[in-house]
Amino acid sequence: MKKTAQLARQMIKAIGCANGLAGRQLGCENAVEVIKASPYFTNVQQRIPLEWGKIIEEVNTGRHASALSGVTQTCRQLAHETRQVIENKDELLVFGGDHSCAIGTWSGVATAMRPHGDIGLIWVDAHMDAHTPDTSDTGNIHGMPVAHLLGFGDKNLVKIGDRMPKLLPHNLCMVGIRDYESAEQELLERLGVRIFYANEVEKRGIQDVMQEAQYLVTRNTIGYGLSIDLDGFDVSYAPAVGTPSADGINALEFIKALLTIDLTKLIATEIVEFLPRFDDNQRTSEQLVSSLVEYIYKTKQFQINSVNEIAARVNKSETIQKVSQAM
Ligand SMILES: NC(=[NH2+])NCCC[C@H](N)C(=O)O
Repeated sequence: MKKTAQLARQMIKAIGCANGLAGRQLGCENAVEVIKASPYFTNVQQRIPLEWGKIIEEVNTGRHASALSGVTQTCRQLAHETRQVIENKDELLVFGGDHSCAIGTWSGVATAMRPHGDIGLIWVDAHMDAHTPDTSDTGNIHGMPVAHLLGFGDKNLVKIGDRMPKLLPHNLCMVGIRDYESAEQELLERLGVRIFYANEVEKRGIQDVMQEAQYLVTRNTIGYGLSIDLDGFDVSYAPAVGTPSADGINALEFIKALLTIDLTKLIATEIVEFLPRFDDNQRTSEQLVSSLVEYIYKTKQFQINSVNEIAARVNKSETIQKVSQAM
């Protein structure tokens, strides 16, 4: 049987990364404390086995290009944590922070999984986040994590965790993309990364797209991760972001789509770019973050229970067969 990452992961460990200096606007550094105190999230916590682990505070060496050294130190700490959670065989859930934290999250996960195989990643976002320091106009490192995970860009960021690229291009899918610059598009297209642009999502529906993405990221891997940038969704579902982009994914359709994909091979989830001070009076974005966690992990648990139950029945009938053959 093909090996999968469906190890008996029981506890969901939530790791926080309170970083925001690599974003266009400050404020994502407050997301973790807001989620932790959120009544919506507290409700969710009563329905799934979730425990908070470490909250990493970012190292401040300045903004834009001067943030590089700080981001490197922050991501190193985060990678250390995520690696440990995976090696302890817990479920991993990371709350950012701006999206530069993805370098830490997935470097740790890839390093922990390396002895078993490569990891896949579904990147849900309005942006490609695939600049290197050389191609970025803004110098904001939240626009660069994908390039670094693929092994391009700043040497120190690229070698967090082990020395290998953390992701291979054919194991990465990007979903909902609609706001990008040509240098990052050229890099990803040249490498053959599968990009489901927003117009393809619009045409086919998010369910169809997520099903294909899940197939692609599990085809050659031990399991996959989900990196969810809130700005991938339409602003009516996620107003609290620093780099909004019109015509995003319908969040309700996305949650419904999640119920139809195989989550048993999901190794870790990351939710980023929540900028609490931009939320509306209904706290729409805070509610979305809570719902995403609830549906992902309830569905995953349900799917694993079903698989286990079927396996137990097969075992039982094989035993019965053996006994009756022996008689
Ligand atoms: N994680 C994000 N919100 N990224 C937005 C990046 C925007 C733009 N492409 C830049 O590099 O500055």
